[in-house]
Parts: sequence; structure tokens; C-alpha cells
Amino acid sequence: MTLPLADALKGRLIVSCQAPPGDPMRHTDTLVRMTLAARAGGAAAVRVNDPEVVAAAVAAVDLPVIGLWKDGDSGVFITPTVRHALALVDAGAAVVAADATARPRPDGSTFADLVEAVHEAGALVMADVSTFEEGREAAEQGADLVGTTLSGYVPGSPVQTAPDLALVADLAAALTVPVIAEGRIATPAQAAAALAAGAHSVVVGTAITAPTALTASFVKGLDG
Ligand SMILES: CC(=O)N[C@H](C=O)[C@@H](O)[C@H](O)[C@H](O)COP(=O)(O)O
Repeated sequence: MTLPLADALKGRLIVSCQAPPGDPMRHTDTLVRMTLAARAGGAAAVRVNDPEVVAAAVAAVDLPVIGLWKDGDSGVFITPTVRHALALVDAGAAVVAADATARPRPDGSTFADLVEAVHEAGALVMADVSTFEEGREAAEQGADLVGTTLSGYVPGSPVQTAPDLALVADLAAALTVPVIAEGRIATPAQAAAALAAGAHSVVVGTAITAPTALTASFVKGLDG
């Protein structure tokens, strides 16, 4: 089955509009403005953290919203439980992005439980994975999209400064669901390379929507 949403995302850019805790940009109206800027620039969808921001973005921007809910900062913390996932659906997310790594979830549920609950509630699921095996299993468990989001951030995946295009290529060759390239895509050329490697769509966050981190990288460059 081809999902209409997947058709709308094919070959296109998804902009992640997030700000970490304590960042001056972590402000709902500011993040919504980022989603509007992403739309004005031609993005096909936005990826947004926290049900409050998801609801505000859904009301403001005429694009599909991929919602996640980061809760905590260790172990499984991207939409870790069924409760978090359903709150995102209630907020209007078209797609719920959730950690699909092979680690225990805080409510003792499985990724398959989350997929079932989100599907019953009428939304789709993007599996954030760190390895090929996790991506394969997530697709088997019903994920509608599989993203390379967590490669480099979970033990067992390669730590690198570049995007994990090898993982994109391996997943794209093996899966029938769309594979989304996400993580450390810093230039238009890298985004194009991700599509060439087989990605269905490309998510870019920091390089577009993180002025604090970008400023720090320039300051570090000047420090030599
Ligand atoms: C690992 C993790 O927690 N990734 C998060 C997932 O939503 C975000 O912090 C990233 O900004 C996002 O994946 C986009 O990646 P990049 O900012 O590298 O373009």
C-alpha cells in the first residue's frame, strides 16, 4: 500500500523545528515561526517536539506535522511510552515519531504496542532507529516510515560527524516502507546524497533551525 503522506514526502525535505531544554529558542511561538519559515522555504513537512508545540504547529502551518515527545535524556526518551504517543495524536500529529531501538521502554510496553495504539488512533508511526536490525524489526512491527535518527546516539551504532548514509542505503535496499534520512545532514549536498543513497525524504534540523548551536560552531572555528 502506498500512503498518500508518503507520496507527498517523496524526494522532499522535512525540517525539524526543535530547541533543547534551556535554549532561548525553546518557546512555542518561536518554534511555530520556524515551521512557517520551513513551509515558506519549500519543506514538505515539519518535525516538532512536545504536544503543546505540535498542537500550535498543527493550527498554524499547512503541512503534515511529525510529532515526537522527548521526555528525559537517557535510555528511550523519544516518545517513550504509549501515553506519550497518544498525546501527540490528540495534539494533531499526522505521524508520531518514536524510538524503536532495542532497549527497554519505561512503561514496559513494546514498540509494536505503540504502533498498534497510534494506528488505532488514526495516525502513522515513524520509527527512529540506530541500526539496520532495528529498522528491519520496526518495519516488521508495522512502522510506516523508518528514520536513521538515532544512528550515532545509541551504543552499537557508529559515532561519526557525517550522516549515516550507509545505514540509509542498507535500509532502503531491504525495506518496502519509506526510509527517512535523519541526523547530521548539514548541507544541501549531503541532503541530495541521502536521496541518492535511497532515502525517500530527508530531515534536517540543526543546520536550519538551531542558531545557538550554529553560532557555537562558528565561535569554535574562530578559536582555531
Ligand atoms: C538524536 C536526537 O535526539 N535527535 C533529535 C530527534 O528528533 C533531534 O535532536 C535532531 O535535531 C533531529 O534528529 C535532526 O537531526 P539534526 O539536528 O542532526 O539535523
